[in-house]
Amino acid sequence: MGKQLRLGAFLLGCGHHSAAWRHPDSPVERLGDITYYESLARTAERGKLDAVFCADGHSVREPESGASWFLEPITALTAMARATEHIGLVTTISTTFYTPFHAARLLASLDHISGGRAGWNVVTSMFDQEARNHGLDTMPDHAARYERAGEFVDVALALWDSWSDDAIILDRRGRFADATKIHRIDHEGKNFRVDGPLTVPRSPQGRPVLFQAGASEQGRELAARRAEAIYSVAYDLPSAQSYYADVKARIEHSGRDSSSVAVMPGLVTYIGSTPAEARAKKAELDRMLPTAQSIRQLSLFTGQNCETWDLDAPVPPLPDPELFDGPQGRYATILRIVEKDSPTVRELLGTLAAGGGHATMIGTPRSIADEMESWFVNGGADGFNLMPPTYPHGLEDFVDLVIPILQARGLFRREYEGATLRENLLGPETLNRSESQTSSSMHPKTNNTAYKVHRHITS
Ligand SMILES: Cc1cc2nc3c(=O)[nH]c(=O)nc-3n(CC(O)[C@H](O)[C@H](O)COP(=O)(O)O)c2cc1C
Repeated sequence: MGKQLRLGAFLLGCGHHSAAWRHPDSPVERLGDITYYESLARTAERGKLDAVFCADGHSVREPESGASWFLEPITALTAMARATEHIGLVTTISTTFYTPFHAARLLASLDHISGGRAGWNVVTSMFDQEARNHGLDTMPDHAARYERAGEFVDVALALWDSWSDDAIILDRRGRFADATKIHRIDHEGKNFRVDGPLTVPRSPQGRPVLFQAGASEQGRELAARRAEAIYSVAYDLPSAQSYYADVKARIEHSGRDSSSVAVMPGLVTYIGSTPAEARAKKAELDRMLPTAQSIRQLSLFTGQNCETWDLDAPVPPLPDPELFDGPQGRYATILRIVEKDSPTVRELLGTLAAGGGHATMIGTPRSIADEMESWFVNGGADGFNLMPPTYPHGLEDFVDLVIPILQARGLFRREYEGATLRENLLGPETLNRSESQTSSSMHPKTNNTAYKVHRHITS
């Protein structure tokens, strides 16, 4: 069996198209109902996906346009753990708003509860509105956020290693645990002071699987040093290839094996029995967008007055990026979408409203499997973070129609290979890390870090 795709489902409200909740069939009334998320996780598990993934944010934005957030993700994933048996459960935790002790404890608990299926999407958060819910006036600047994130992850890793694999004895004559196998970490750094050990004994994976999704220089460096899987953003294959090559080179440069880190770009799919049916699914959602608001946003993103544009005519020619002084990343994405797809204005708004610059594949199950395969074999992706425009239907279509084609081509598993998320995502030969392995393979530069990490034995 050759190399296989890694696939996760990015769970988000009624789907990734921002108008999905307005569709007459949408599950919008169930956003606070845990059985909704449990059934999505079961559908993803029926498709043998590696994981379900929950994003997270700490502020309410534009409540009239849809729910920003609803259930707290670790709480929801804990329920999903009880409703499933094999699938990984990846939560987002912000290194800006949590402390490493809290985060390590929550994740170790999720790993115990799920029998070794927990993952952590390490993010630094973005918005001042979020900062203002946590005692800050504004977000710390980008460099400070990433400096804290790097130290935060190192402390969490040390806390997970503070109990050896064989620390628990459970001898009813009077020895619950072997104190010589439970270590303080005595961390003193710029951002954190943590004695340890963790209050949660070592979990099935030892360390939950680390995911990272930062696109900046510092984000890529953190991913290169620590991530076991990376959520990336690319609209087309050339930009996916350029990100993939860059981040794999950085991983090698930091002394790790880049083939053991899965790069998973986001993927929005519209699936129909004919190309026309697939396009009609997108058009139906695009028509539900509140156009006045989306056009105002597009004017900001392009530096043009878009109010006079005909919604159903092709997007007019746009100026070169050098002549645009707004946010460059978003503008570059718009130029790529226009160049690749020649959309109408309404179609462009719809593409931006679903995933906003993530790969968008519209077609039959076969044509979508072909495109995915082409990204996979041409160095654009090791797998995908699926972002169905609608839940549950978009995920059901993918699982029922696209997965069997990928399986028939030998590109995707028919059964889970291992018991833990790490074994399934990174290969059954991947061991769940124990302390002795971490000192050489995961901490090549431990002694050079800027802060002190001592190990003491509690007695
Ligand atoms: C697929 C994906 C999911 C993300 N999920 C979150 C999230 O849930 N919460 C968050 O604050 N940031 C999220 N981000 C953003 C970041 O991981 C990162 O913090 C942000 O992009 C700023 O870092 P950068 O400047 O390195 O890009 C996500 C990004 C991607 C690509």
